[in-house]
Amino acid sequence: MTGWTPESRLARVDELLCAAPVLPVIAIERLDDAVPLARTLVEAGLPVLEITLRSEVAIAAIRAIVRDVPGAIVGAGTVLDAAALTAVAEAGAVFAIAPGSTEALYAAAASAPIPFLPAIATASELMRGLEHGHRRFKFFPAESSGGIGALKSFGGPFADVRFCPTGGIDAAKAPAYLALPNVITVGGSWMLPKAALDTRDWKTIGDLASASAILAKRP
Ligand SMILES: O=C[C@H](O)COP(=O)(O)O
Ligand SMILES: CC(=O)C(=O)O
Repeated sequence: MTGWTPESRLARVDELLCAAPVLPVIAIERLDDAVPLARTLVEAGLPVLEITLRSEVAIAAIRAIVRDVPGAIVGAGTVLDAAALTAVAEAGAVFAIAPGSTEALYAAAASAPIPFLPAIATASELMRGLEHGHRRFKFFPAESSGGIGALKSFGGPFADVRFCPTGGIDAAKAPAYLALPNVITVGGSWMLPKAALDTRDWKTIGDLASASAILAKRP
């Protein structure tokens, strides 16, 4: 599908992000890790994945997960420009996320085949997104941009906007975010410790992911 209306994009983003309370933000360094890592997260109850374009194998990793991991809802992160948006859609990602947004990305998103979730950190950035018809945003970097307090404040003037806060959140902090009425899901990498990734310790990652998957959206 191309040519999003604000309503059709909002409905699709909600459908994708509501599928799990936590969105793992993943940087894959070795292509061979992509499928077992994604399978571990999906089996642990975290089917919605953000594969960031932070390594040379990221696009190939998206392709491999889409092809080989049933049940994975594969999104792409660190989508910084229109070319990257096209590339991740062609690789099979079903949504795209950025750590911010630009006029060029908003223009590309209007006709992209997959929905785009821009990020904001301030009220002015949010208002620019609203002008482009967006009502769902990543809030990044969440903890260092005001965290829970900022999201509560955004809820006043921007009551119909919903967020995926990401950045500096961990298992201890996530429940307070998820308890906010304007939070759909929480993004983060806390279930992917570097030591476990380096040693392909899928058991540790699976246990951390399972603990994240049962965090309730509401208290
Ligand atoms: O850049 C964003 C991160 O990859 C996700 O945030 P985090 O690592 O602080 O959880
Ligand atoms: C952090 C983030 O949202 C990204 O890299 O896309």
